[in-house]
Amino acid sequence: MALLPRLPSPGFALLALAGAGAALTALPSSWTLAAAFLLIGVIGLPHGASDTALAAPRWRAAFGKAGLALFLAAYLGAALAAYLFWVSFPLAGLAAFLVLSAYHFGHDDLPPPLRGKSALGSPEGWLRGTMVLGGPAIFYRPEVQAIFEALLPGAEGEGAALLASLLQIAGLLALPLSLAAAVRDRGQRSSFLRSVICLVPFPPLVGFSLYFAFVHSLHQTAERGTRMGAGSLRDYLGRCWPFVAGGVLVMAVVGSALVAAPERATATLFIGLAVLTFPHILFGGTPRSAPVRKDPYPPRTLTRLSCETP
Ligand SMILES: CC1=C(/C=C/C(C)=C/C=C/C(C)=C/C=O)C(C)(C)CCC1
Repeated sequence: MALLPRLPSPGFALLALAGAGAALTALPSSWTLAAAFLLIGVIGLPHGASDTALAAPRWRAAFGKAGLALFLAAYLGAALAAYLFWVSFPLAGLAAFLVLSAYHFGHDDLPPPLRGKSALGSPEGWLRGTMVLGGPAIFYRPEVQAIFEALLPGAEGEGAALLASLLQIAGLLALPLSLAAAVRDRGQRSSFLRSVICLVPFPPLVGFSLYFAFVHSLHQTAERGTRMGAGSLRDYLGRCWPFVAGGVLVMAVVGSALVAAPERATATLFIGLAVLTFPHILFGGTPRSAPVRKDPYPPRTLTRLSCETP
């Protein structure tokens, strides 16, 4: 049974994303920010909540009874380290976050055979991730720079223009190259088209939150559910409920920080995301060695999964 409902057709998904992008862009900016927060939090949260359920068996196998406690300590320690690094070295922290995120999105969005076997991933994965992060800067370079300036206090803000330009160049190079890869390889096509329709035409916050919710997170929730052997979304959420609950708590904290200091909203949203996602990228990533199907992304489905239940 599919974990998430199937869509009528791939074309429907593209139209729905384009419609949602246009609607969110037309909203007043505080509403766009609230929508981005909800999309990232509500639809994005469940995919990260399974990090522990997926990793704990490996940690238990390696460290016995202490495995779960060690995993949680490492996970929270990584979140704290990400926060401390970001506040001490904001520019280096942001640059590192962008590189790690390119790795994470690019590899997790591709069919498993294209993810590479080594920890460094594959050229296809890096190309796709570079397209995901560089895409918004192609037409919205000033907006991307403004977001970076909001993330970088004081003198570090001067690095925002350089980072935005580098992302724009990276996007301009990666878009045609990933298009060529998607034309060559049918398995990459639908996630490529969905990513482009979100990330290239719409302003960065709208595009990124749509991509993050409806391309990256939904697909990862479905893939992870299958790896865990969950039969339905309810079953999946039930197996990771303490972490869903923890995530809701973090959302409540970030949400109240957004309301209390709306002028710092973008910084709060992205710094919160960076702190949460560093351990997710480090410890929650999809194991490269998991068994896979031959044709993991049949074109008519959003949720047919890319791996067999182990
Ligand atoms: C700040 C910023 C961007 C980057 C966001 C990133 C890098 C988010 C990463 C989230 C992760 C890794 C979540 C994992 O589950 C964009 C999109 C370039 C647009 C401009 C502003």
